Amino acid sequence: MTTRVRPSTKRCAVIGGSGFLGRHLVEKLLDRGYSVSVFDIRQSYELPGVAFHLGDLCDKQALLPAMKDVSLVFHCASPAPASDDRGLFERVNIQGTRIVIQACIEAGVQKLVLTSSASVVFEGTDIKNGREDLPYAKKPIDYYTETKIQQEKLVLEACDKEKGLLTVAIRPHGIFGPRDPQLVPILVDAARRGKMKFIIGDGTNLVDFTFVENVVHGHILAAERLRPDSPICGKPYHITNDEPVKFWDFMSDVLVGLGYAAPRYHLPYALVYGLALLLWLLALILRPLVSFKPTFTPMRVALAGTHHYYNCERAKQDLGYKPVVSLKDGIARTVQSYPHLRQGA
Ligand SMILES: NC(=O)C1=CN([C@@H]2O[C@H](COP(=O)(O)OP(=O)(O)OC[C@H]3O[C@@H](n4cnc5c(N)ncnc54)[C@H](O)[C@@H]3O)[C@@H](O)[C@H]2O)C=CC1
Ligand SMILES: CC(C)=CCC[C@@H](C)[C@H]1CC[C@H]2C3=C(CC[C@]12C)[C@@]1(C)CCC(=O)C[C@@H]1CC3
Repeated sequence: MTTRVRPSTKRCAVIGGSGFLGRHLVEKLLDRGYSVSVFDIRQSYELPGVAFHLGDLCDKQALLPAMKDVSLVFHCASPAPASDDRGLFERVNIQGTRIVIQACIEAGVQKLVLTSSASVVFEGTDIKNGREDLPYAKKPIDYYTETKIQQEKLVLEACDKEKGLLTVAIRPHGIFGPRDPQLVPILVDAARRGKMKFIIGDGTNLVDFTFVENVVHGHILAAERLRPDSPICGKPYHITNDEPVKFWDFMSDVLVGLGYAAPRYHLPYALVYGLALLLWLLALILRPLVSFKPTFTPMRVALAGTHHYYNCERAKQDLGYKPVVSLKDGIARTVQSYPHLRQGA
């Protein structure tokens, strides 16, 4: 008779664990007594108690050793939204996620928690207090969003109590915090090049920005509540700071905190969007001859000039979620963590 050894419930793997969110997740999991394997195409740090497995998640044979004796997998790997490479997004977010699911089933993993995105319902127009039952975007604003939609569908459809794999998707929005490679560095770069003088639109549009530790908290709650009899199986959950803020107030707080001037002059939304569209088309046409990446893309202009904030009541009810760090404290901790990006540094 063969006895199947049940993997320890405190052993988990984080795919994308070298990234911004992934590393914060790994640190919190260690704090909570989990032992952690990281799977990533790169190793960005070392930590006692963390086993790194380097490889591409599209390669099942490379993935399987990272899932050995693991009961819980977090999948938070994705190419960066700015890469704008359709082939790469399709390969990693869609085909790669299929492979992650197959590997989980083969390795006997019981729970898979996906980092999805609240943007899966965003089409570039206002979303106010959006709930999880909003339909997926029919016209996603970019390839990143298009493939995040397919990825989420794949993971949620893979939830199968009979086969023994339970899945759930966390949809964060506007993650920020120490070590974020995108939001603050892009913003500071724009400020240093004199491009942060303008407010797109009237500046009153509300947006969710979510401190990274709240996102981590949502992931861990979901993982720990994911059981065959729980209502969360196969569902998506918005995780935000639950404090929608004016997009341009948030930008100003970060910029002023780092010693830069806040944007002051208003530009009409339609004009900037039209210009961004023209630039994007120009970049596409000229791609064979010259390569240039405009700072303001149609996607960024849409994010900067519309309302997009989400309701996280479902996470509160089903997961017992409540943000653990307020927006004010999150901004202060973020600003402090970037001394090298301060004005004059
Ligand atoms: N940063 C944000 O504001 C938001 C992020 N998300 C999602 O959160 C997740 C984590 O995002 P971040 O930490 O911001 O990104 P990140 O770029 O810092 O981390 C992603 C990690 O995935 C790894 N990776 C990429 N392709 C891989 C592959 N083929 N095989 C193995 N590893 C691979 C990268 O090396 C990187 O370490 C992503 O799924 C993203 O879509 C969702 C909503 C908002
Ligand atoms: C809420 C949310 C999803 C935020 C995360 C995305 C951010 C990384 C970008 C979204 C809008 C971007 C943006 C700029 C910088 C990066 C973002 C904050 C600019 C301020 C860059 C300089 C400009 O010319 C205007 C851009 C507006 C939008």
